[in-house]
Amino acid sequence: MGSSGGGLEWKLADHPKLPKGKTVAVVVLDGWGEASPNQYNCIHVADTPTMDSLKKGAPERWRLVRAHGTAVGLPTDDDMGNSEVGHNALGAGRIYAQGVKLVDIALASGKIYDGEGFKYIKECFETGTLHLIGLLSDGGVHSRLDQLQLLLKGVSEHGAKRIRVHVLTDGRDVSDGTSLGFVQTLENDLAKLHGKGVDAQIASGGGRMYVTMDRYENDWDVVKRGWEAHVLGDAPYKFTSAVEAVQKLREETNANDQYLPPFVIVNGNGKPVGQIVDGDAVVTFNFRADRMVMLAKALEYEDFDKFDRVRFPKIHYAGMLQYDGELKLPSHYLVSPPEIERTSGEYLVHNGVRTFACSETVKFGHVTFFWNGNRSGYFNPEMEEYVEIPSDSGIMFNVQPKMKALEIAEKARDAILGRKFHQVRVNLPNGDMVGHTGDIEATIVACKAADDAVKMILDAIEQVGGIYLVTADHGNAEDMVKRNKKGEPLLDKNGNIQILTSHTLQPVPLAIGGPGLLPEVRFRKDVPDGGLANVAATVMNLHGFEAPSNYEPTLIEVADN
Ligand SMILES: O=C(O)[C@@H](CO)OP(=O)(O)O
Ligand SMILES: [Mn+2]
Ligand SMILES: [Mn+2]
Repeated sequence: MGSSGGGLEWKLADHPKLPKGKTVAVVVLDGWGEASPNQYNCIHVADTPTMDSLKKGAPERWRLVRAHGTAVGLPTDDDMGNSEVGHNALGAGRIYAQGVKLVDIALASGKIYDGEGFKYIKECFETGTLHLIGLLSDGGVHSRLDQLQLLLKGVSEHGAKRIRVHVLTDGRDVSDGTSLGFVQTLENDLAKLHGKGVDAQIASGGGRMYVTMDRYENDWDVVKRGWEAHVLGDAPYKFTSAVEAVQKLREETNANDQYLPPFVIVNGNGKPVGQIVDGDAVVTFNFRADRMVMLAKALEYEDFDKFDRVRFPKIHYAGMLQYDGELKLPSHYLVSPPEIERTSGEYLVHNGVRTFACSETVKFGHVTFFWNGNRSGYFNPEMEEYVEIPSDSGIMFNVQPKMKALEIAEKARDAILGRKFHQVRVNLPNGDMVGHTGDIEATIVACKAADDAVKMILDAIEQVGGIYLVTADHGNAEDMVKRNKKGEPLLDKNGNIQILTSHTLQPVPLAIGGPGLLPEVRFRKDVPDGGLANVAATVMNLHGFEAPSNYEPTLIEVADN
């Protein structure tokens, strides 16, 4: 099984009607959902002629697909979509119970405490401190507060006597300003543990976009700031309580939850209350991989040159999950990740489909690592080329809302016109990354930039007689305001709208076309609930293959007329 399997078991059946050898562009607009047109729908407000024409021009070749909740393996249909589960579904063609759900199950059954990972960290409980590091919110994208609460209860019942929590404030998957409440809740919980004889406190923290949770090596300084605060107990801001830290830093530095500077909690003598030292145990409690991999490397790798760690404590470290299936990182983990295997990318390279994938750094792993089932690297470097355009770093994306959309499109165009690849796959980040800033004006600019990029790619497909498939991984830019149950915008106490920085529950568009697509090809009518997991089989068809029988069904048919 896995990548080692060769020969017949990877051979896909020929599609009875669709030809092979066409160039297929697979375009994923990040954070681009479909919602009713109004002033908070930045996609609607923006000038997006290309995406509009896909919708208007070909009713049998444009549809919506589900991109949230159970359609992508999340616990409930109240869970918004996200890039990890969205790209996993797009690439794997099947719906896997995702990390968040597996952690829910392991905590509910108590099995989490029977596993190898927990036994490993437990070895430190007698003499060391247990450190928990992760995103503090109930967003459910990277972590969930109720899981942290259950874990705290569980570890203390299983013998942890000294616990330190290092919190990354959110404001991205949840509203800005909510971090204070999450920190208060956590402090109350920790105080209750005190009553049970467990010495438990928050020890350090910072905003998720500025401290610790960088991804795809965009900016190691982010992780360095986290290392200094969590491990070394060193940060520019010191407070005696985390509630005070969040309150004061928001007021005094004007930073929002996502970008709070790093802080350390100190005792009355100014000494940090929770440095990480030899003999301690560390758990990173995020279930989602991308924004924990860099910290995991810093915590686990003996040889490490990304920044000066100053000290490299001998600890027992476990991830909530194993974050990278290829690197086997971290080597210890509390819950086994979903076993996403035999993804469409792996099948296609075994069947002679040459693949090019590209995005800019902040989304690069989405069309490679997530697409391939949380596996880094190539399946076959001779058949694949992955190109990363360096993202801007050290700025908020509303400052440069066009991001690298044009550069990504140019790379895709060149790959298409070069005719070396059968599949050219990109992620266009704008709608999502700028949508997360909550800046409506900038998000409108972002949506136009993404639309321009789609146009460039579609023009190239036109030139080579190819096929395109355009879709998105989840919603974001199509709704920038929080709403009540009736769908009306919510106002704050000053009468201003409450900005929605997070993803949404909206479906996403799926469009196919191009001169290489037989005129008889259209969307089937019998898969009305189709979701992102149906896209892989669809793409395999566009390459002239039948999908494996265990894949979610294709969304297209060839009409006989
Ligand atoms: O930025 C991120 O980490 C998430 C939101 O938490 O967004 P996406 O799933 O689109 O990557
Ligand atoms: Mn996304
Ligand atoms: Mn996002």
